[in-house]
Amino acid sequence: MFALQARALGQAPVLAQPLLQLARNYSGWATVDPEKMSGSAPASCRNLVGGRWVPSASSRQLPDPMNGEQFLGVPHTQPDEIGPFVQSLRSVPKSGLHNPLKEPQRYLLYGDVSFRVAAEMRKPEVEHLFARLIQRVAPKSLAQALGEVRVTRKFFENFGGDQVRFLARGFTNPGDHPGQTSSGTRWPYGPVALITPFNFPLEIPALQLMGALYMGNKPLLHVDQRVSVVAEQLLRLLHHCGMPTSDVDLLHGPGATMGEVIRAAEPRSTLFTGSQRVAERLAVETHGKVFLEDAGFDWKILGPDVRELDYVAWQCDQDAYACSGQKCSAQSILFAHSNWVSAGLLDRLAAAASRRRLSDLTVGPVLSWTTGAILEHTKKLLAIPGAKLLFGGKPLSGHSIPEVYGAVEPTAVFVPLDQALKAEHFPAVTTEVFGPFQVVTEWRDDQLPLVLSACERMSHHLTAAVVSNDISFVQHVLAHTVNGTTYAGIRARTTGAPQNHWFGPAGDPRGAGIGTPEAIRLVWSCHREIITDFGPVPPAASLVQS
Ligand SMILES: NC(=O)c1ccc[n+]([C@@H]2O[C@H](COP(=O)([O-])OP(=O)(O)OC[C@H]3O[C@@H](n4cnc5c(N)ncnc54)[C@H](O)[C@@H]3O)[C@@H](O)[C@H]2O)c1
Repeated sequence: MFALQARALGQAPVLAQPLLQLARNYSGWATVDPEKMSGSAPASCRNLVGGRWVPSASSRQLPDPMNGEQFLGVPHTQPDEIGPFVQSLRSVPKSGLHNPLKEPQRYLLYGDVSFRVAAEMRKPEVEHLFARLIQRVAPKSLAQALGEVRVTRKFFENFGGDQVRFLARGFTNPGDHPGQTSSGTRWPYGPVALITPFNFPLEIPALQLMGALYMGNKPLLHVDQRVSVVAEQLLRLLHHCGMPTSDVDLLHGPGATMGEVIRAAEPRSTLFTGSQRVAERLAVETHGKVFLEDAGFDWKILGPDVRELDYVAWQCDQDAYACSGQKCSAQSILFAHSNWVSAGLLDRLAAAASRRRLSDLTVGPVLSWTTGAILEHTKKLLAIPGAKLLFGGKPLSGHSIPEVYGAVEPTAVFVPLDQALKAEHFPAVTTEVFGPFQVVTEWRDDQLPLVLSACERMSHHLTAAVVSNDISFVQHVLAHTVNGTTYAGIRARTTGAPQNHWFGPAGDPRGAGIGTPEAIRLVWSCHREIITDFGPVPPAASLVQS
């Protein structure tokens, strides 16, 4: 924590001795040291294609999100350099690298690789490496960064041993006559693409990448250039743990270059996690061969039954502002029943938000919205009749976060429900601000239909929370809404994408999932029915034409 405080103040990091020792012992596979990356000693990355680590013609020097120093050089791969990536994908058969009938031993190989990766990640120095590397490129509190590493480790633990083989489990049905059987199998797509954003630099690439590999595909991985150093270290760890080096390609660089590879190589399927804008573009460019995890405008409804006030206020603060609101599952709008408002929920929420500090990264840089853009959006919402600033609405002070990134206090704008629903206000009220920002509104007993109509009119349905222990209320809300990951009960939250439950949107046939066996099977394999019919054949005299 001491090191974090020093960095937040723009000083050279000073480490407590035990952490220093941990950070120097990365078993030989890591090529960056998150404690040392700095303007005077920048880290660097390489592309991976056809089993070889290679540079690109030019590199992009990225600013440290905490102080603007150019601390990381990343291949700035251009469209005229994509040939090897295209060729690598094109060389993969549609039947994949393995399938239930081809090289089934590779299912076991990946069970073994997963077991070893999990064991490595359990080592304190490896956990520390990934947590600190995440913090350096996508600043978040140590607890949040460690949480990301631990979810990833547990995912690998879940798929050790025979669990990869079991992912490809099929079924059989008896046929119509002797010798005939039909069997449903999970088949790979073969060459696939995987594109992930900046906010979970380890967890999202790791969980989706492994799903792709487990099911027999060869993925080309592209992660947002600002954080792709983390995925590169993951791949180096996977190689160390026995993954064949040619099983995955990694393309660092601008998203547009990845778009060019997809156009030229035509992967059989693409999993995209990121903004709605790029998602819709890829859907058109791939002729629909995509699975999408895109924008999250996530709602929480506080029901009429007030209880556990402190806990619910704490959870509201966590959901809206942890990771500086840069979770796709972050609480974007809070529908608070007036009983909660009368009980003082909003004051407690304000008090919790006010305890967030840059020094421990409980609030920090915003990577995809500038300060100006967030404050402009705040102003726009405050112009709605009856709207008011509950707290925040100011830039962070006393920092050296570069201007390309945002730095604002945790912010909440209250908008009256009837105004929020008006056609002229609804699009602005339901715009996803990927930062420490939320809209709050209040509803009375007779206004539940209005709340549900707001949920119905939203365009994306990722996460949601129904905070109530009133079973009738909860069932009514659940029955009339669709969000893919919905928490219900007094402890309901909007955030939480662990390895033990499905996470993904609903209400869109392109919607993907992440993490669980069901998500992996859905996204990374298709159904193939094989009907075996070996005879005996009936006598010729019995054959009738029809
Ligand atoms: N639904 C989910 O599970 C989930 C998870 C995390 C983030 N998100 C969403 O991601 C968004 C935040 O990320 P962002 O705004 O940085 O996303 P973004 O769409 O700008 O970038 C995401 C990825 O797409 C790549 N990319 C950009 N243009 C491309 C192109 N033309 N072709 C191919 N790839 C391209 C980028 O390099 C990056 O790797 C938010 O909307 C958030 O809700 C969703």
